[in-house]
Amino acid sequence: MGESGGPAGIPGTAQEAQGAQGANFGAYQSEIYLNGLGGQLPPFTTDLTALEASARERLEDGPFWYVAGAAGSGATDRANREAFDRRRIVPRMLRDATVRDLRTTVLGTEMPAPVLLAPIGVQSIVHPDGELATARAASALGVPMILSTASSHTVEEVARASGDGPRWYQLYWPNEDDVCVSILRRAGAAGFTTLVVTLDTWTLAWRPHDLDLSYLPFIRGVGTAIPFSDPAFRAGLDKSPEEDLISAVLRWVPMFTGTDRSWDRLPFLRDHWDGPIVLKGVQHPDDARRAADAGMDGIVVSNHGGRQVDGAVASLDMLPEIAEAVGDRIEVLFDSGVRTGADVVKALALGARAVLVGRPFAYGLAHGGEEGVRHVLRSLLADLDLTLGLSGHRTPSELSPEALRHA
Ligand SMILES: Cc1cc2nc3c(=O)[nH]c(=O)nc-3n(C[C@H](O)[C@H](O)[C@H](O)COP(=O)(O)O)c2cc1C
Ligand SMILES: O=C(O)C(=O)c1ccccc1
Repeated sequence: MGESGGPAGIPGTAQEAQGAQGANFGAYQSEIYLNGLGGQLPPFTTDLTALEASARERLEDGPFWYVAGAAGSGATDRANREAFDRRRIVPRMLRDATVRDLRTTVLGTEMPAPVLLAPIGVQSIVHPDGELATARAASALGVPMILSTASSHTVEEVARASGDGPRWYQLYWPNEDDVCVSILRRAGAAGFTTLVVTLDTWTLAWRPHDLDLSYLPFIRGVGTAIPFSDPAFRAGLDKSPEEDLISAVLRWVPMFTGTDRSWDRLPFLRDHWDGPIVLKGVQHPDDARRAADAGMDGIVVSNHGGRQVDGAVASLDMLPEIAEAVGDRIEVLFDSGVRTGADVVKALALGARAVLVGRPFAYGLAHGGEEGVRHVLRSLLADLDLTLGLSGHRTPSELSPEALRHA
């Protein structure tokens, strides 16, 4: 694994020593300075909190609001950020954190840092290469990408683009069992190992930006993907999605907005998936306990980036209670609002084993396809590496709530 696409290590620095261990993310900072001396600037900003504003200038209204938008008034989207801002890191000195090791293993997947790419549907909306570009960028760094059911490219194409990188698959759980089984079988056959089942989006929420533009993401580029390319799904259509897209959409939407899902149905997924299963969208400690009781392997503490229940609690505010509730019975991942290295440090300190990052990489994709995603990932990992070290920690496992204070 390690620093594909990056410098071999800047001579004479701690990063060079670290290169031997395979992390070496801080070297991206040195690379940027050195390239700058040669007149070459980074492809776009290294400030990931500024990407939304620059994406606004690059994308049409529909695509921009599809990514940037949130449910209702945007209260929960804002709350996610405010929850990070309310917590501050307390740096510790003279603890020899000059050489860091960010590597971790989550459910058997080795990763160079505790960061994954969140599942984002229909990525061709922001760049024609869509999920293929994201898969290539993630694979170059060894960072797991979680492929959405609503991908604009087929699971087989994305698998090929991932090369030898890790493969995680996100399921929107269709309420027709034969379609569900067919999708799972196909993802498994394509080499996906870990299943992430999203629970919080069994229907799309009230999203005024998309509504005002009549922008329904499903019909903007899922034509060739699962489920539209799935034999069991197509078997239920009179005409193929290529001939009659609207009818295909009208079959798909109610299929994943059905009501036939409950905790009792989790064994069905277990029966049809040969690997770890993670439930995404957990916000209450009781649901987290239930996931553990049901024999699930992990959860993602997430409110879908504030895109589902407007007025819902900030995801970060629920993390400590949930981590406490499940202890080490299951792996606890986190998302919603992660933008910087400091945010990752805060989420890890509050009990997450790793975080998922969503919109920032979608903006990277919009800015520059594969290279754009790679730049966003390298920036985030370098920032994380430096922030972890400068606050006095050598590894993510050294973090605990004691590293933080309330603002
Ligand atoms: C444009 C967009 C599309 C998304 N599509 C999916 C999806 O297909 N499946 C899923 O589980 N989550 C989806 N999500 C939610 C993300 O996986 C993740 O929970 C969220 O983006 C995290 O918040 P952040 O964007 O603030 O990092 C989507 C999010 C965005 C912004
Ligand atoms: O927009 C979303 O948040 C999302 O989850 C989704 C679901 C289906 C298609 C595209 C995106």
